[in-house]
Amino acid sequence: MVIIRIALSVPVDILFDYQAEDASSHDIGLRACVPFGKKKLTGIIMAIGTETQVPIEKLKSVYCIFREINPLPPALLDLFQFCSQYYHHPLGMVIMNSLPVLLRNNKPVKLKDSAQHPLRLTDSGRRIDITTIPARNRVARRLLTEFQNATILTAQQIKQISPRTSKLLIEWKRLGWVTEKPTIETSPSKTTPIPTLTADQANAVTTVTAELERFNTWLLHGVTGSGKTEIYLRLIESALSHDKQTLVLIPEINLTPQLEAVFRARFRTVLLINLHSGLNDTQRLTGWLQAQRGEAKIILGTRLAVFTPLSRLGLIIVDEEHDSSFKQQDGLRYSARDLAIFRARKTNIPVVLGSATPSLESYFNAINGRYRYIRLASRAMQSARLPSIQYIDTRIHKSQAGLSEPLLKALEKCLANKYQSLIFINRRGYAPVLLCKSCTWSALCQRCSSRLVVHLRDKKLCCHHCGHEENFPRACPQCGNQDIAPFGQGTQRVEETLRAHFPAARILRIDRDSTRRKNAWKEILHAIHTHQVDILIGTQLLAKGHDFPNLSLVGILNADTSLYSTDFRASERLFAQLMQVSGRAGRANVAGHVLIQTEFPDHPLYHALQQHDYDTLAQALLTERKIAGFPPYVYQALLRAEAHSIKIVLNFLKQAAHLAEPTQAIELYDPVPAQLLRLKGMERAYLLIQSTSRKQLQTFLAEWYRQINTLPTRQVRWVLDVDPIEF
Ligand SMILES: Nc1ncnc2c1ncn2[C@@H]1O[C@H](COP(=O)(O)OP(=O)(O)OP(=O)(O)O)[C@@H](O)[C@H]1O
Ligand SMILES: [Zn+2]
Repeated sequence: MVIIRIALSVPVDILFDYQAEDASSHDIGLRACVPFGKKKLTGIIMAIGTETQVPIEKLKSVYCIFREINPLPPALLDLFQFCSQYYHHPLGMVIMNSLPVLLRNNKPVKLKDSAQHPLRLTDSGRRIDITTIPARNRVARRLLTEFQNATILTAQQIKQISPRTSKLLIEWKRLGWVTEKPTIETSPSKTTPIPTLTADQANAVTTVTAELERFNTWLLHGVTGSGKTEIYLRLIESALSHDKQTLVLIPEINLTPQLEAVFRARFRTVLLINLHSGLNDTQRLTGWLQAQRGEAKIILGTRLAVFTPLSRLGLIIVDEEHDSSFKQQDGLRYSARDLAIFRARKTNIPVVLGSATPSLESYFNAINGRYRYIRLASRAMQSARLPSIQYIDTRIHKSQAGLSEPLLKALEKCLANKYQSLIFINRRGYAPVLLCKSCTWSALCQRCSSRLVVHLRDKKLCCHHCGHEENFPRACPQCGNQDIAPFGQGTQRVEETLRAHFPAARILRIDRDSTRRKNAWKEILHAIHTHQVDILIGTQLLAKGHDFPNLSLVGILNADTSLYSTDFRASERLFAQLMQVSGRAGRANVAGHVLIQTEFPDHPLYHALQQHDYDTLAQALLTERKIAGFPPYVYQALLRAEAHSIKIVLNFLKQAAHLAEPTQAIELYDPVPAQLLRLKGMERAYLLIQSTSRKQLQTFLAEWYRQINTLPTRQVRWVLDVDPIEF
C-alpha cells in the first residue's frame, strides 16, 4: 500500500496520511487534492511511505495528484520545515500561505500563458527601424517599441500590449526578430554608462566574489549614497556569469520601481521578475513559475519572495536589512531577513545584508565575527559629501504651524537656488488629532484604543490602526463647544502652511493616501527626477533608499517624540530613520543640509547623528542593552493573545504560564496588556519569555507550544512571536 503524507493548511501541526496507489517518491513536493472532513483540500506531499498509524477503515484515498508543474524542490521544503519549527506555526499553513493563490485551490494550474517561454528581441530585431512599419499597424509598432525598450517580454506582458499578437509573433520568429531561446549572455548593456568603482566598492566586490561558492553572511555597511546598488549589480553580474539566479529582497514595494529600472537598464537580456504584493494572481503565478524553472535570473521582491522556488539560486541580497518591514506582523510572524540567511546557509551561497544603518543585531554579529563585515565610509560620487546636520532649538525659535523661522528661511534659499527640499514628519506615535480646547475631549476610535487622525483634505477622521472613518463633528460632542480644532502637525497641515508661505513653489505631499493608486509611485518618482517638484513633504515612506540627485535640504519635524519612548528599540529606530532621511540630501552634485527642529539639541543621539557617527551610538546602545538584558544579548519570544475582553486574555496567559516548565535558562515574565490595548475591537496582551540561549529557548517553546494547544481557547486567539520586534 502506498501512503502519501500531506501538509494541509489547517491549524494543527501534523501531516495527514492518504492512500495513493500511483504515487512515487518523485511526487514529493507536488500538490495533491484530498478529502478532509466534508471538504476537499489541496496540500503538499511531504513524504511517501508504506505504513500509517491511521486504521485502515479510516484511511481515505487521495482524489488526485497535480503533476502539471514541477514539485517544490527539497531545499524549499527544508526552508518550510525550518520556518514551521522555528516560529512554531503549523507546517501546512506555512507552505500554503506562501504559495501563489492559484496553487492553493483544488484545481490544476492552467498553463496557457505561464508555461510559454518569454520572448527575446534578437540583434536583428533591435536594428529594425520602427518607421518602416506602416503607421496603421498600430499593434506591430507598439509591440516592437516595447521589445526595443525591454528586450524580453513575457507572454503575460505581450497579452497586455494586445491580445492579437500571435500571428505577428509567428511571423517575427520566422524573420528572426524575436526568439524563445534563453540567453546566458551576461555582458551588460552598452547603452548605460557603467561607473568605475570607488576603492571601497571595488574592495567589496572582490571580497565577496572571491567567495561566491560558499555560505557567508556579509554585512555591507555603507554610508548613505555610498553606492551599494552598484555593488549589488556587480555581484549579480558574477552570479549571472555562472548562470545562477539572484534573489533580491527589499522592504517596501515603493522601492521596487527605482531598483527595477536600474537592474533592467544594466541587464537588458536577462529575465527579471518582480514579485511584490501589487501583482494579480496570474502575474504572481507566472513569475513564480519562471523562477522555479530557472528562467528568471533576477528575482526582486518584498518579504514573501523569500519563499520563491529557485532552481539555480546563487546569491541572496537583502537591501535595507535593518527595516522592520522584513518582519511579518500577523499570522506567521517570520523575519524574511533571517529566513534568507537560513536559506543561504542551506544552499551554501553568500547572503549580502546591505544598510547604511544596520540593525543592532546584525552589527553585533558583524563585530563579533559571526558575519563578515564590509564597510564603505564615503559617498560614491566624487562631488558628494555627507550632509551637514544642524539643530533648530524650538525653545528659542517659536514656530508657526510647526515650521520655525530658520527652517522657512532655509527653504526659501533652497527654492531660490532651484534645488529640491524635503520636509520629513516623524509620524511614529504622533499625528494630528481633533481636540476640544474647552473640555479636552478628543476623537477616539470605537474599536481601537487610539485617537482618530484628522484628514483635512476630505474632512474626515480616520483610525490609522483599523481604517475606520467618520465625518468631522460640528461641535464637541461632550460640551457643545463649536471651536474644535486639529492639534499637531500632519502632512496635510504642513502642506497648507507651506503653500500659503511659498505660493509659487511646486509642492508634493507623499503619504499612504497619495500613493495608493496604481502607478502612483512611478509618476511621483518621475516628477521628482524631472524636477517638476520643489518641496516634498512626507513621512517614513520617503525616508529610505531613494536617490534624488537634486535634493539639497532636508527639514525634520517632530523627531523628539521618539526620544523618550518606553520601547527599548525606539532610539535605534529613530537614529536609523534620521540617518536615512538625512542621507537623501546632497547625494550628487549639490551640497546637502539637514535641519532638525528639537527641544533637546544636546541629546547624545543627536550628537552622534551630527557626526555621522553610527559606531559610537551603536556601541552605547549595545552597552545599555547588555546591562538591561535586552537583545541581542538575550533571545525573546512573546505569547500574544487577544479576545473580546482583557480579562479573558490575561486569564488565558496565566493558564499558559502555569503550564510552562521554565528551567534555569528560561525567564518567564508576567502577562501585560499591550500598549495599544484595543485593536479592531479585540483586547490584547502578551507574555514575554527570554533566554540567553537560543537553543534552550527553542526547546522550551516547542514543548510549551504543544501544551498551550491543549488549553480550551474558544474565545482567545493566540500566537507565538519569536524574535519579536514590536511590543
Ligand atoms: N563608482 C561610482 N562612481 C560614480 N557614481 C556612483 C558610483 N557608484 C554609485 N554611484 C552613484 O552614487 C549614487 C548613490 O548610490 P546608491 O543609491 O547605490 O547608494 P546607496 O549606498 O544605496 O545609499 P542608501 O543607503 O542611501 O540607499 C547613485 O546616484 C549612483 O549612481
Ligand atoms: Zn480603529
